[in-house]
Amino acid sequence: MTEKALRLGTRRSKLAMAQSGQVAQAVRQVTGRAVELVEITTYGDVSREALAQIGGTGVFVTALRDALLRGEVDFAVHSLKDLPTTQPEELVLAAVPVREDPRDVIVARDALKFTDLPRGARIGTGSPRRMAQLNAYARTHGLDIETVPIRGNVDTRIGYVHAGELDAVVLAAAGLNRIGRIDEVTDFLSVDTVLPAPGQGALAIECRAGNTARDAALVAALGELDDPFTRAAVTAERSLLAALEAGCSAPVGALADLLADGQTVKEMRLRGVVGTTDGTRTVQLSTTGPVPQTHDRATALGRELATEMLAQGAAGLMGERAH
Ligand SMILES: NCc1[nH]cc(CCC(=O)O)c1CC(=O)O
Repeated sequence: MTEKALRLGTRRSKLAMAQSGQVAQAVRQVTGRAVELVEITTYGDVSREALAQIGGTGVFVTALRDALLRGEVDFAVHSLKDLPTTQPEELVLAAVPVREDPRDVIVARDALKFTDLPRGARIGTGSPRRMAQLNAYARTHGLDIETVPIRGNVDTRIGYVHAGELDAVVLAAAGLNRIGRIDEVTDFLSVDTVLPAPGQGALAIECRAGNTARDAALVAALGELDDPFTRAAVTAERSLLAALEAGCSAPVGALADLLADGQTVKEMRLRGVVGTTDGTRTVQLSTTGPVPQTHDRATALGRELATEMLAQGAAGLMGERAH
């Protein structure tokens, strides 16, 4: 008997289709099986206004997860940074593939770099995390910029710059890479200036936990695409976010990376930041330890840093909690 094609549930957006398409190709390679994309349309895809009302990007994740639980699709691909830190027990992150460039970037008019933006420049971002860190940098380095809240997909956001409405917009390098628009970046922001969102640049491949033999076989097969270092890093970053009791729209940046001595990986460093969106107050800390070899160790690393950040007043800088 020939096996049926694996069904990959995906949103219809350009970014979702691009990353699902790339993962589908990798899954065909490791499993030797056919993979078909099944488009899941949500209310949030149809109406932009509806999106804010029905609770932000979490609705997309929920729609894909519902399709998984109903057995309509076999697996789904999410941007890890959009995934809530709570994991439904019927589902499992079967793989976290190698992370792409985690940095934020700007797309500015006239090929401008961030630090060359003129006085009064208007820089668009809907992210409290990006606002907080850009404004903090501007304050301490004598830059005079105004962060302007914007919404919309990548095309819409870059459109504000081409239309002359904004001097620059901030986006994630990984998203632009995946949709083939990385050439439009005018400046890659150092992570010393702007720490990315927890999980930024990484994907999560989610499927049903192995309650049936078929599901268990799929969990194992998708596991081939897992990168243990990326998984340890994003587990620590997301644990930090969870321990701060912050959601994906909170002004929290986090990045775990490996410190190497030549070719030998020595330790993992985890950096975290929380700040008010006006950039007046930030708590930024870092910790370094052995590369966590288990999920529990990676989780502990994030929790420990969060405890230190909370002791320095991080909770007071986060404003309203996102749930
Ligand atoms: N919040 C939207 C979002 N979710 C995932 C990405 C792409 C980057 C990634 O996968 O980490 C983006 C776009 C952006 O922030 O520019």
